[in-house]
Amino acid sequence: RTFLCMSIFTCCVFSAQQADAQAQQIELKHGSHRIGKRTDAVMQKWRGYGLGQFIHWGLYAIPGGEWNGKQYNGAAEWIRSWNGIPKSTYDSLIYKFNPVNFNAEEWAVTAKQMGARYVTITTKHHDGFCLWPSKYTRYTIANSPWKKDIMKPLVDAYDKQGIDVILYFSVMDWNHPGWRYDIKTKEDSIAFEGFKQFTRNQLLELLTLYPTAKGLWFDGTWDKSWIKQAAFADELETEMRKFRPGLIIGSRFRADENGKRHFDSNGVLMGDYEQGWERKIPNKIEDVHGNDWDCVMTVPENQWGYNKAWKGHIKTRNELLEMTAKCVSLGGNFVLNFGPQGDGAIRKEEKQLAAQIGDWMKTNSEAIYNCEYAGLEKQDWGYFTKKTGSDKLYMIVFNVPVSGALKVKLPANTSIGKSYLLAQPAQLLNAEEISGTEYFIHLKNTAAGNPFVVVLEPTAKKASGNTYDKAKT
Ligand SMILES: C[C@@H]1O/C(=N\OC(=O)Nc2ccccc2)[C@@H](O)[C@H](O)[C@@H]1O
Repeated sequence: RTFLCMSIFTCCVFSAQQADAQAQQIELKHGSHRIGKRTDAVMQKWRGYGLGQFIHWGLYAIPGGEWNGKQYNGAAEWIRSWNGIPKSTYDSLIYKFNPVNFNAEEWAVTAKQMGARYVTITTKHHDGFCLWPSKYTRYTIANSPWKKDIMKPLVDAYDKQGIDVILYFSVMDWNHPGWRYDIKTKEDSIAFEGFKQFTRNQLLELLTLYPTAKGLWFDGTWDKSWIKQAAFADELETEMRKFRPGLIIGSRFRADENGKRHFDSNGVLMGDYEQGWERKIPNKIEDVHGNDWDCVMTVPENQWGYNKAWKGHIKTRNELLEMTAKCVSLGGNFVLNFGPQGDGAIRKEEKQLAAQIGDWMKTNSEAIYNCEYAGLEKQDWGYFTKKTGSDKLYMIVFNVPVSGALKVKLPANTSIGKSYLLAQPAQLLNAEEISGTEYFIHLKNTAAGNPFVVVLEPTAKKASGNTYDKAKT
């Protein structure tokens, strides 16, 4: 009887909570479209990219974080906002943009060698300078000494390397007379209406000119002026998706009618994936709420555009590999930023990193590409990934224990069929069962100088039936 009362009580509590949660769901006209995790081919491919490249390039690469010998201590691509350089002086950098060492092929080959499978490229950053010959403003590459479209050769070069292109677009546009941080007056409202049409025109122009682009990466959408455009942005997102079926748009594009961004007022993800992981990585699977996501990361602490003085901590290859492994182990992708110089060349430190990462990926990319969260308890030695559509498990090892034994905890009905180093598949490793669900994978060589991958091929485990190991507490 007690059990029955308890279960009735539990059901009442549960349904009350459920009802309460339902009750808290508010009616939204411009919230998430709640399509859930996309299962179409374009998004499934995106989900499995693993590693990407970000490119921040534009007029800001000319000063490179410095003006008249003085260093700007913010992010180099924000130098126009610094009072150390007059706005008009910055804006006239358009007449100096002549990247004689720009070589789209070289950029794409560098990304290919790194093992990047997608690239996000700035078409227009906050300063409003367009790397394509937009017909909706004069502030474009067409009116620079370079004259020629930059985006077309880049899209073609990356497509040729089999690297999918995502177009970065900053809604905030410091150059456009209609841009406003907030809408306070009638004049603001009239000016911003013109700005909204300009934005729509440029986005449809980009989708028309570069039809192979798989997505749009929106930025500069945090100010009140844009947050107040829930209806317009919602309609524009729908229009772009209709214009380019399969287009990938993240959670940073629009706010709901209550001004909620990334997640609407009911806590539901906006767009196709979470775009909030900028220079930060989730720590546990609960942090990603079952959504698709990627992390975009700078090599220095916070420089996206080229900065002459790479100050502070510059991330090493092993740090970046560990970030990549951690992202994939939690079901996301890792996107590493490159900030090419004003002359169009990629700086040597970035070229070196791309080659070092690529060198590791050559042997180990099987543990990164088309892999997902393995659902296993995190261990100190590193990160688990699981091949999508298969039971194959990968252990990406960064910290070899002094015992040389890598602990693995599996579900009760699973044991280890075989385990081996990805780099030496013929050499089987000894998997010792230390309890019903725990194993030690014994490494033969514990003097690893580089991160490495152990492959686990799990098999079903017949239930042993005995309970000797169940502690009587
Ligand atoms: C990828 C980066 O994206 C940005 N900003 O991202 C943000 O998320 N900014 C932000 C975050 C929280 C509050 C306000 C702005 C840009 O400002 C930056 O230059 C770079 O392009």
